[in-house]
Amino acid sequence: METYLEENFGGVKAKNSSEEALRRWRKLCSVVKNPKRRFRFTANLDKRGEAQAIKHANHEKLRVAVLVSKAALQFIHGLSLRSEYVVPEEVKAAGFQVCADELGSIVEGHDSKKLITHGGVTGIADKLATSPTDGLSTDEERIKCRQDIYGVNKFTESEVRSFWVFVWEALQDTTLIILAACAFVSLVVGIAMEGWPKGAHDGLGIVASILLVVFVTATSDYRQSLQFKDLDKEKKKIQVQVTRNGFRQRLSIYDLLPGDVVHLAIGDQVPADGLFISGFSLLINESSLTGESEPAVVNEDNPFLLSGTKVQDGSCKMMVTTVGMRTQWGKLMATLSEGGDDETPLQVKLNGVATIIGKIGLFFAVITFIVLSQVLISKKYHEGLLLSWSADHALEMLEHFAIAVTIVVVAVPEGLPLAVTLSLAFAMKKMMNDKALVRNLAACETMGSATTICSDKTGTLTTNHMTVVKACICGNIKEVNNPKSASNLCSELPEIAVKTLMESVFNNTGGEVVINEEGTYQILGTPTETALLEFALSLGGDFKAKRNEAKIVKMEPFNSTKKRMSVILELPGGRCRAHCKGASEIVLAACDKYIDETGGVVPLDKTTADKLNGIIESFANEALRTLCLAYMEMEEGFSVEEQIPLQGYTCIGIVGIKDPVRPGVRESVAICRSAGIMVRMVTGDNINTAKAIARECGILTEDGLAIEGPEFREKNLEELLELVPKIQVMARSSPLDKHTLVKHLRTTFNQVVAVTGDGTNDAPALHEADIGLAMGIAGTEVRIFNHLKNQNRKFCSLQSQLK
Ligand SMILES: Nc1ncnc2c1ncn2[C@@H]1O[C@H](COP(=O)(O)OP(=O)(O)OP(=O)(O)O)[C@@H](O)[C@H]1O
Ligand SMILES: [Ca+2]
Repeated sequence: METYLEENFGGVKAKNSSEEALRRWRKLCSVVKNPKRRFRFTANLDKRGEAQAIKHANHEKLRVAVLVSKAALQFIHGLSLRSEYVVPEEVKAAGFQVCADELGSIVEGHDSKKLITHGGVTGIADKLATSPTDGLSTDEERIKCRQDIYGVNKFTESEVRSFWVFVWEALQDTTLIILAACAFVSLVVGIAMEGWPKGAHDGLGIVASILLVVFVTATSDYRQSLQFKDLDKEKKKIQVQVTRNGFRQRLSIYDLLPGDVVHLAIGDQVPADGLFISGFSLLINESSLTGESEPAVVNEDNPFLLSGTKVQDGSCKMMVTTVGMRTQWGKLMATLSEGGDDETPLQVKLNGVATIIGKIGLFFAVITFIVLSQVLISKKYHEGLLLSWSADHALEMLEHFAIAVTIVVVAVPEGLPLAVTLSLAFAMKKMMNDKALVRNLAACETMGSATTICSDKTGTLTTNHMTVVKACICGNIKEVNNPKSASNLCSELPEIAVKTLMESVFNNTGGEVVINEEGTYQILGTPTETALLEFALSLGGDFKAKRNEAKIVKMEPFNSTKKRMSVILELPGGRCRAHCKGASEIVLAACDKYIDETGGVVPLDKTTADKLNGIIESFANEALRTLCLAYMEMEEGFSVEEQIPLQGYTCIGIVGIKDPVRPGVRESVAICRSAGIMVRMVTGDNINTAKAIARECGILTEDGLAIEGPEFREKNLEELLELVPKIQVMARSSPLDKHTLVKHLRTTFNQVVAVTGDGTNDAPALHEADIGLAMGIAGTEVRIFNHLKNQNRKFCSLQSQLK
C-alpha cells in the first residue's frame, strides 16, 4: 500500500507542485463518491488557469496601454488640450468633478493623455475634493457620500453558503442517489404489495439512514466552512499608513477611499489603484498582477500604481483613485477566491487511502450481494422459476442490493481527507493567535518535519523594540539610555556637531514624527528609524523645524542590499549637502574626514579609523546594532539626475541601538536542538552583533561557524559543501545570500527548511523554503514617544508549533 500511495499520490509537494501531479491524483480518485466534497478546499486547477489567463491579458493590456499613451503624448504636444469629458450629474451633486469610471480608465489604462487633460495629479486631487498634503477630511457625512459615489475597498467574497447548500451538496453522492432510488422502488413495490404502513417499513428504513448520513455530513461541512471564513478574514486584516485631515494614522485597507493619501514603503502591497504624488527611487513589482518579473519604475512621468502590486524598493506617497472591485486586482481576487488552496501532501495521500478503502469496500459489497442473492437464486433455479419473478422476490433482491450499497456508503472514509484539512486549519488559527501568519495549509503540515530553522534576528529572536543606548560623537563614547544623560551629552558636544547630527537624523530618514489628534508625539517608521528619531528628540531636536530648514532634493531609501540610505539637501542659499547613514563599517569606509572634539572637520587618519572601528566592534560585542551617520558638503552643487556619491563623507558619529532578546528564546532554541532541529540565524546585521545575540540565544556554540554574507558569496560549490552544515550565524547577508543558503540546505543537504522572516528583505528566502513563516507585521511600526509596546513572544510560538 505504501508503495502504491507513493507511486500514484506521492508527486504532490508541499510547495510548488507541478500541475501534472495535481491533475494526476485527482484522476486517480476515480471511485469518487462525491467529487464536490472530496475536492473541496483543494485548488481548482481550471480557475487557476483562468487567473493565469487574466494575468496574461493584463500584461498585454498594460503594455499596449503604455505604448498608446506614449504615442498619444507625443502627438498632443503642441495641440491645445480640450477636455471633452462630461461629469455625470450625481457625481457633480455630491461635490466631485470626476467619476469612478473615468478615474479607472486613466489609471488602469496608464492614460497620461487623459491625466493631463484633467490637470495632472493635482488636478485629479482637486476634482476628488482632497489634498495631496492633508488627505481627506474625516467628516463622516462626506466620507459616506464618497463611499456612495466611488464604492468601498472590498472585494466580493464568495458569500457564506447556507446550511441547506451543504445538505444539497451532501445529497449529490452517487451511492446515496442509488440508495435513494432503492428506497423509492422499495416503497412503491412494498406499499403496492402489502399496503400502508406495513409494506413501507423497509423503504422508510433506507430513507432514514440516508437522512442521517446527509445531515451529519452537512453539519460538519458547514462548521468547517465557517472556520475557514474566520481564518480568511484574519488573513486579510492589513493596515496601511494614511494621512487624513493632516494627521498620519493607521487605517485598515478596507476603509480606503478614492482621494486618500497613502504612505508606502519597501515591502508594502499597493492597497488600491492610484497615482504617485511624491517619493523616491520607487520600484514596483507587478508580477502578481501581470506575471511580469521586471520591476517597473514609478515616478512623476509614470505615476500609475496598481492595486495588488508590491513596493520592491523606495518609498512614496500615493493618492487612491479606484478601489475594490473596480480594480484589476479585485477582479483577479474574485476569480481566485474560488480557486482554493493548494492541497497538502497529507491530504493527497489520505485521499489515496480513502480511494483504496473505497475499492476494497466495493469488492466486499459485491461479494455480500452475491452471497445474499445466491440463496434466493439457487432456490428459484431448483424450482425452475428463474425467469418468472414475483414482486416479493424482486423486493428481496432490491433489499440485498441496498445492503451492498450501504456497505459502500459506510466503508468509504470520505471524511478522512477533510478532517485533515480541518485540523490543519485549526493549527493555522492557533498560530495566528501567536502572531504568526501562515498563508498556506501545507505549511502547518510540513512544519512538523522541519530539520532546520533559518531565523532572522530582528523581531523573531529579539523584541524589535529598539532604543539608542550608546553613542560615539566627536570621539566621546556616552551612555544615552535615559533622558538626563542625553541632555548631558548635548551640552558637552560642540554645537556644530549637534546641529549636523539633528539635520542628519531628521532629514535622512524613512520615518516621520507627527503630532496626532490627541496632541502627543508619534514616531512612525521602521524600528531602527524610530529609535534614531527618538534619540534625536531626546537630545532636544525639533523635527518640523529641522525639516523646514532645508529641502530634500533627492533620496535613496534604505534597502537591505546597499545597507545604507542617503539624501541630498538643498540648504538656504542654494548650497547642497549629502547625508548618509547605514551599516557602520560600510559607511565608515566611505568617510575620509571626521568631526573632532572641538567641532572641527579633520582628515580621518589610520589611527582614528582604527579607533572608530574598535568602537563599532565594542558596541557590536555588547549585542548592539550599530549605525554610522555621515555627511558631505557638495561643493560643486548637485543635479537630480546624478547618483548620490558613495565616497568622501565626513563621519558625524556612531550610535549603538539595543534590541533586547525576547524572553524564552533561549529555552525554545534548546528545545529545538534537543528535538534534532538545527537553528541558524541569518541576519543583515554586523557580524559581532549577530554573534553576541546568537550566543545569548544559544544558537552559536563553540564549534559553530559565523560567516559574513560577502565572504559566503565568494565561496565555490566545493567549499560550500564543507561550510554550509556548520554555519550557525550568517551576518551582513543580502536577501540573495539568504536565498542561496536556504537553497543549498534544501537541495544539496536534503533538509526540510523553515525560514522565518519579515517578508521584505526575506521574501526570496521565504519563497524558497519548505515552510516560510512571515512573522508579525514587517516594516513600519507606530510608536508613541517614550512608550513601550509589548509584543508577543514570537520565537517561542514558533517552537511550540514545531514540537
Ligand atoms: N533605516 C535604516 N537606515 C540606514 N541603515 C539601516 C536602516 N535600517 C537598518 N540599517 C542598517 O542595515 C543593517 C540591517 O540590514 P537588513 O535590513 O538587511 O537586516 P535584516 O536582515 O532585516 O536583519 P534582521 O535579521 O535583524 O532582521 C543594520 O545593521 C543597520 O546597520
Ligand atoms: Ca529582517
